[in-house]
Amino acid sequence: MTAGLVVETREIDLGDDLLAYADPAGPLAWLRRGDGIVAVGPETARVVRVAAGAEMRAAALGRAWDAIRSSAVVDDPVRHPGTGLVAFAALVFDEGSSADSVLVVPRTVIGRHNGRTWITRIHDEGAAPAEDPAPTAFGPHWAGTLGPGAQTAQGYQSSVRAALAGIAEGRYGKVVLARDLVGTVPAGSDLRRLVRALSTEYPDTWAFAVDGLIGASPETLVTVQDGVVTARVLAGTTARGADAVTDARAAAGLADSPKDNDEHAFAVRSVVAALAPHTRALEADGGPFILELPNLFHLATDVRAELSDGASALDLAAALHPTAAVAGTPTDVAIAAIRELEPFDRGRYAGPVGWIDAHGNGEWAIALRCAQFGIGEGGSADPIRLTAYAGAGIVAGSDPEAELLETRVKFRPIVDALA
Ligand SMILES: C=C(O[C@H]1C=CC=C(C(=O)O)[C@@H]1O)C(=O)O
Repeated sequence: MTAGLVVETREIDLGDDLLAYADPAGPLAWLRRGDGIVAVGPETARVVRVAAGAEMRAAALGRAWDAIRSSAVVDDPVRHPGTGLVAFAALVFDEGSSADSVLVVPRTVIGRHNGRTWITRIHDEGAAPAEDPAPTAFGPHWAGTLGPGAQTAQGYQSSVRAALAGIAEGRYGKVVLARDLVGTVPAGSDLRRLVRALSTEYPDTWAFAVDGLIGASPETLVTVQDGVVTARVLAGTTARGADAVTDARAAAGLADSPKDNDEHAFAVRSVVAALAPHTRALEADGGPFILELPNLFHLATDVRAELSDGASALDLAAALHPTAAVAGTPTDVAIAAIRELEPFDRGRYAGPVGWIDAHGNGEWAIALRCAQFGIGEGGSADPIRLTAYAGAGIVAGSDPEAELLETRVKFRPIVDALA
C-alpha cells in the first residue's frame, strides 16, 4: 500500500498570469476570466489512467480518487472550492475508446478566485514539499498545421444523410455527429500559448488543458460548490453575422428555429433527468436564452439545484455523461449510430473534463472546441501530433451542408489559435 499524501494550502501573492507557472510542454490548467487552477511545472503526486475494461471508467476513477483523498492529511485554512487536495481529470466519450480516462493530482497547484490567490503543495508522507514556484517566460510563437482527418467533408455530409434516414425510420430522435481534423505543431512548442490564446479570445468559456487535451468549452456539464449544483445546457447553434444587421437576424433566426429548439429540448431533458435523482429544488430556466460567443450563437439553458445525496462533482459528471448535446436521444441508440457513422475514435472529445476537490466540489465542462495533443509520443525532436474535433446535433429537418458549415465555425477557436 502506498503512503498517503500530505497537503498544505496557503494564501500567497501571485502575479496576474497563473499560466506562467504551468509546464510549457504539458500544461495542466482550468481557467475562466483569469480565475481557476493551474498545476505548477510537470511534477505530479498521483496519476491514474483507466483503459477500456469491464468496469465503467468514471467508477474506477471515482474509486481511485476516494482512496487518494481518504488517505490524505490536509491542512487547508483557506477552505474554498478548489483549495486543499485537488485533481484534474478528463474522461473518454465512449467506454470503448482506445484512449485512457485520466486523473492527475499535481505536486503543486496555484489558484485564484475573486481576487484571492493560493498555493497547494502535495507530497508523499515523509517526502519534502515542493519549492516555491517561479513563473517561466513564454517560449517563442509557433504555428501548427491542420488538415482533413478520417472524416472528410463529403464523408460528413453522407453520415448526416444516413442519420436523417435513421431519424425518419424512427430509430432515434437526435444524434450528434462530429468530424476530425489532424495536424502537427512544432517540436518543443510552448502549449501554454494555445491555452492563453483560447482563454483570452473566448473569455466566457472554460479554457482547459489536461493530459494534452486542450480547448475552450462554453458548455458547463456540472459544477458543485458547497452543495449547490449548476449546469449550462447548450444545443442549437448558428454562426454570427458579418455586421450588426445580419448578426441580429442570425440570433433571431436561432431563437425562432423549431429545428434548433427541438435539438435544445432533447439536451435539457437529458440533463434534468440525470440530475433529478441527486438533487432537490431543481430549476431549469423557462426557455433557452441566446449565448453569444465570438464565433457563434448557441441556445442555452441554465440549470440549478441543491445536492440531496452527497454525490461528488465527478459522480454527477458521470451520471450526466453523455448528454443529448453530444450523443443524442435515446442515448444508447445514438451511441451505436455514432460508432457506425463516425470513422474515428472520439477519445476524450465530448467527454467530461474538469477538476474535483476532496469535499466533492468541482467544475466540469464537456470537452468541446478542443484538440488532443500527443504529448510524450515520439521523440523530443518530432513534431507534436494533434487531432481536433467538432460536431453538430442532427434532428429531423437538419441540412447536411448547414451542419458541415456549423462544424467549421466550431473548429474556429482551435484553427485560429493554431494559425
Ligand atoms: C458537439 C458540439 O457542440 C454541441 C454543443 C453545443 C451546440 C451543439 C449544436 O448546436 O449542435 C452541439 O450539441 C461541438 O462543439 O463539437
